[in-house]
Parts: sequence; C-alpha cells; structure tokens
Amino acid sequence: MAGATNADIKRVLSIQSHVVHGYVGNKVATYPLQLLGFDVDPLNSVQFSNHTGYKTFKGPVSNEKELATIFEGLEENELLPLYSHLLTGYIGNPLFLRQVGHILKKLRQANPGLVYVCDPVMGDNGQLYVPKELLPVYRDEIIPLADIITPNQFEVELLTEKEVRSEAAVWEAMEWFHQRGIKTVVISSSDLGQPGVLRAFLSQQNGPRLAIDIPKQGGKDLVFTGTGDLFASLFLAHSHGSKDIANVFEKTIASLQAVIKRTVASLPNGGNGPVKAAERELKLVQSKTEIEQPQVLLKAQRLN
Ligand SMILES: Nc1ncnc2c1ncn2[C@@H]1O[C@H](COP(=O)(O)OP(=O)(O)O)[C@@H](O)[C@H]1O
Ligand SMILES: Cc1ncc(COP(=O)(O)O)c(CN)c1O
Repeated sequence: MAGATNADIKRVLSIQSHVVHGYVGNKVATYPLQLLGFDVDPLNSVQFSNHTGYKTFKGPVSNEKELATIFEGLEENELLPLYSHLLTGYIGNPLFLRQVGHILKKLRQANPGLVYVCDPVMGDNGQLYVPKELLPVYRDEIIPLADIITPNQFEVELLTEKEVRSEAAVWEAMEWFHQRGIKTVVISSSDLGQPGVLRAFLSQQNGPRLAIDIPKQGGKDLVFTGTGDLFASLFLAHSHGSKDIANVFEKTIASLQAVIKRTVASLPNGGNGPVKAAERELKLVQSKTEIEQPQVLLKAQRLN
C-alpha cells in the first residue's frame, strides 16, 4: 500500500468526543469533512449524553487501553497508510492523550506525509473543562508533534504560561509555538478588549501573519459550543493541497459565520435574553450549501 501521496488521499482519523445529542467533537466535525470530500474515521474519546452547558452530562470516558486496542485493529488490518490526516479534539484523560502520541508516530511511519491537526481542547473563557493533568501532556508531548494547531486564547495562555491580552502578546505566543516546530498556528478567536469583535489570528513559520475581525453575533452573553471543533475540521479540509493560507482562513471563518447566523436566526429574540443549551445547538446540517461553497465576506488582513 506504500506509495500513495497525500495529494491522492483524503482520509481523516478523527479522535474527539461523541455526544448523543448536539454538535461538538466528532458530531460536528464529521459532516463538514465529508461534504468537503474527506472520508472520516471517527474514534470517540468519550461518549456523553450531551456537551457542557446543559444541567448535567453523563457517559463513559475511554481509557488508553481501549484506544490502543482499537488502533491495534486498524494496524493489523494494514489500514494505517490510508490516513492523510490525524485530527484530535476533546480528550478527557491524560493517559489517553499520551497514547495519541504513540499512535501518531505509527501513522507517520505508515505515511510520512501525514498531517496532524491538533485542537488542544482544554477550556474557554478562563474555565477548564478537562482534568488539569492534560495540560503538561499537551505542552510537552503532543503539541511539538503537530503540523497545525488551533487553540483558543485561553488555551494559548495555558500552554505558554503567559497572559495574552494584546496583539503583541499574540505574536509572542505564536513564536513560542513556532520554536517548538509547529508550522501553522491559528487562534480561532480572541477577545482583546474591542467590544463586539472577536479577532482570529494565523501565523505561519517563515510565512504570513494574518488576522480576521469577526463581528460578534447574537446577544452579549450568548455562547456557542462546538464552534472551535467546527473551525478545526473546516481548516483541515480547506488547507489540504492549498498554497493560499489566507483563503483557507477566510473560507473557514465564512462557513462558521453562516452556521452561526442560521443558529442565531432560529433563537427566540435573536439570542437576546435567556437561551437554553438545546436551543443554541449549531444549525449544522441545515448549512450544507455554506459549508460546500463558503462566501467570503470577512477578509484576512496581512500584518507582515
Ligand atoms: N458569538 C460569535 N459570533 C461570531 N462568530 C463566532 C462567535 N462565537 C464563535 N464564533 C466563530 O467560531 C470560531 C471559533 O471560536 P470559539 O468558539 O471562540 O473557539 P473555541 O471553541 O475554540 O473557544 C471563531 O473563529 C468564530 O468564527
Ligand atoms: C464533550 C465536548 N466536546 C467538545 C467540546 C468543545 O467545544 P468547542 O468546540 O466549543 O471548544 C465541548 C465543550 N465543552 C464538550 O463538552
């Protein structure tokens, strides 16, 4: 099976959460990747009833032995050369995360061109939603193996152990990641104090520094869940085989904005006032056209 190049193959091993109800993790990543032409092999790190933000959530967290066993099955059937990408998101157990490092090494042996997209999902807005023991494993073992990472502002602060509250601090943090060998770093959203605006940043090692200003949709207290996971899957899909990283960034944000717009439009009072977690689930399936053909309205600014 050797000899296939990454231009020929489009198959993602996607290690993320599964929720029975709602759209995060593999539930939000699979459909867009498939619409954009990828075969997706979802490997579930947890199986929960639902994501955070509801009254409760229940379900099992997979352990490293279960992961090793499933991967052994793929390996023994000689399936590893079929993967062009590894995508990881929500992982709820530090030993499981460490096992992901072993898996990645085997995938790269089978396909040296494999691209690893790592979304180091740990928390948001100052709140951790995974055990704190994941942080050193991401920082010291997993992040240095990634080709593309898509942390949010809080995750950047955790990993670099520095506050990121200004644009200068953003670029310093980007350099921290580049020094660890990561070629492409995307901060999917940040709040640098400009009211009503989220700013997303992208930095490529020896390449462009880009930013996109995103007008915040919905009421001031409205938050969406799964948008970070959707971001990582769209970015993976658009970056495959593209040399125009600004366009990859723009298309990713364009589809996200369309999904969020449809979600906000479905809310009582346009999302001003109280909204239940089930009401703000992303209108993903309904946004097929905007995922397949993103209309770029927000352009990337080049900053170097
Ligand atoms: N309120 C919002 N208004 C507009 N876009 C949003 C909003 N929330 C999230 N997004 C979009 O979702 C992307 C991911 O952002 P976010 O959900 O903050 O990431 P994470 O889940 O990793 O914290 C952003 O790049 C942006 O395009
Ligand atoms: C099970 C699960 N998976 C993934 C996520 C990540 O969601 P987001 O894309 O908004 O970071 C969450 C949010 N806490 C979650 O609860």
